[in-house]
Amino acid sequence: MTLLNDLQNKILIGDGAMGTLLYSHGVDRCFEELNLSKPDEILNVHKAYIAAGADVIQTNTYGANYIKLSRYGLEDEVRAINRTAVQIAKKAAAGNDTYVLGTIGGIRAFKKNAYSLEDIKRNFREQLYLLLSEEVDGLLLETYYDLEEIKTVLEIARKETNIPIITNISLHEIGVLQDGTPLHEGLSQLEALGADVVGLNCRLGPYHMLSSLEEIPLPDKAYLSVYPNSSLPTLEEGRLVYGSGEKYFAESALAFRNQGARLIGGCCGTTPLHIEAMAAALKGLAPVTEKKVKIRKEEISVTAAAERKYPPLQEIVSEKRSLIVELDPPKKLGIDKFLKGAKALQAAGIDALTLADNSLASPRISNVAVGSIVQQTLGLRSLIHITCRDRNLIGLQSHLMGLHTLGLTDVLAITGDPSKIGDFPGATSVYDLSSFDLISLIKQFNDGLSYSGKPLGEKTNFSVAAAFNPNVKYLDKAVKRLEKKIACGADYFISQPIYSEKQLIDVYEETKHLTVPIYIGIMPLTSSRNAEFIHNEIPGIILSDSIRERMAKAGDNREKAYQEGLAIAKRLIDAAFDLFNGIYLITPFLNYELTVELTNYIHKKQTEVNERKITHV
Ligand SMILES: Cc1cc2nc3c(=O)[nH]c(=O)nc-3n(C[C@H](O)[C@H](O)[C@H](O)COP(=O)(O)OP(=O)(O)OC[C@H]3O[C@@H](n4cnc5c(N)ncnc54)[C@H](O)[C@@H]3O)c2cc1C
Ligand code: MET
Ligand SMILES: [Zn+2]
Repeated sequence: MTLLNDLQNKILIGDGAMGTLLYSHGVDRCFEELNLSKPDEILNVHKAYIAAGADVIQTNTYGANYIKLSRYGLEDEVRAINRTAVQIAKKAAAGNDTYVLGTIGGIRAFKKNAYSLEDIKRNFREQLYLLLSEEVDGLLLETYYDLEEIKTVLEIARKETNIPIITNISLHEIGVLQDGTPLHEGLSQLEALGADVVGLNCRLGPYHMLSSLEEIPLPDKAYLSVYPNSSLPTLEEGRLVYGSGEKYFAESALAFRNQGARLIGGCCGTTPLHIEAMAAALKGLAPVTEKKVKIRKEEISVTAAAERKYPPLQEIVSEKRSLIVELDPPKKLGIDKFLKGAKALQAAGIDALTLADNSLASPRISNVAVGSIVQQTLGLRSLIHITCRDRNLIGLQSHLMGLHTLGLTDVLAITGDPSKIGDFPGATSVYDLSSFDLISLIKQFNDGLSYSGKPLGEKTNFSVAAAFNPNVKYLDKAVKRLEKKIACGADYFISQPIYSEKQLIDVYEETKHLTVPIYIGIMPLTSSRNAEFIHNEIPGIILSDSIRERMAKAGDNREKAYQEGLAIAKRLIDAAFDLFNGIYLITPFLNYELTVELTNYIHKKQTEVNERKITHV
């Protein structure tokens, strides 16, 4: 008999978890390495599943590939670990009519960009070759969150072998894959690429998997498989623990059978006891050949975006002079001085106040809190910076929903300074998303969809700025990043401060082909020490000798330094004026008098230009 012949008219029982079972025995290291150092322990797990009633077991090779083993310094052992794994599983299966599947686990979790398809293909081919050369009875590709990844590796495997291939994907939520593809579409695509068995494993327990299977028809050619976790996990004293509930698991197995599943096993948290209970419940039952598919209730339709309170800055700056000013939330509690500054800048006539997100990776009062106060109480538009450093994918999405709810529709999407440079160098820098990903995510919110493609119920109406750092060795490379950011959906750019007239011209020349506008950064210097700090310690920024000399001459005289800083900034504004409509002033250390004065200067200059135009007419 072969596995596929058996599946034609039988339900086959799979095995349960390997990893979490070993973990519950106290193993807290690379599970696959045990094939070499403790083969008997692995043999005993296989034997326990066979004794429990498993018709199909899987090799202990879930993470036995170059990418995953190299995390343990075991990349040179790929060959030995895979070959031994098959030998151990075959030894356990001998004389038992048990099929041995060679397992290859997915690499990408939700971070699509973490591994290129080329890396994944290379990694997969090596493991595939080893498992095939040991003559497994079938392949089990399991725990794939990324549809693109599993389709890619399935195509490789299908070309290489005729043995049965089982493809199990892991769901994002009921009936939906991570990229928003409905489950039935995902499974059909796998079937079309030649998978013999298609189904689900891991991440979710019986409840979610059953609800998902209820929505999918029986595949035309392939069979259905399901390997749920025993439950959702909880954390107990730092360890992930799954619920037991063998009886519940066995009842669920009956329901899976009614939904057409023919290969039923268990994933994380399951034990030989789960498999035993399930095998007993399914004993003597034939697979179903017909089913009624549950039609999913229509998702709540996505309503159009609410009216924006302010026109998007990219529209304003494309047409005329526009001025935005950064005034960072205070590092200490109390916002009196901050609010005074915001009011003064509003009175001076700016288009938006930009608020950094814990700039230089040091905690400040939340920019959402102060930005919301500014926008709601003063009626001044707040532009909220969002870094990828402080929030994971959950936090970022919640943050965006919160901003939308508060009517804060102007955002700047940035990677963020690394926490290493801030007040808490040991703090985690999350970076679940890159700035490119964050821009795309916000634009996806504007389409009414979350990261996974799940409808948000409403469309957001964010206008998305991206950062431009021209203070780099190769400006052309920085411009390439801008092009990529535009492709992701950036509406306009805001630049780091520029300190030389020549640089302004270079930047203009290198960026004039871009399809979105730029706000050019100008930050007044406050003292010679400030100038020396910026010149010597901020990577990429080079102040000219003459600027440093002018600031040095002012010495410790605060008033003189203030005036010099202003004069230098005005020179830069003069240089930027005809090249760029957008000017972004950065207020140093809450010294808003400086940016108020520069705002007045810009308005005066603009009025003169306008008057001159009128005279010419
Ligand atoms: C207008 C503006 C506002 C900012 N506000 C904040 C803030 O509120 N909070 C905060 O923490 N930080 C802030 N920053 C700093 C910013 O997050 C970091 O400087 C970041 O490294 C550069 O901007 P980004 O996030 O868009 O980087 P990205 O373009 O996403 O670049 C990320 C990383 O890629 C690398 N890189 C980028 N360009 C190049 C290049 N040309 N060549 C080689 N490598 C490159 C760098 O390592 C860089 O850090 C701001 C920067 C700007 C310009
Ligand atoms: N089947 C493998 C195991 O049980 C993979 C589980 S999903 C992380 O260890
Ligand atoms: Zn699992």
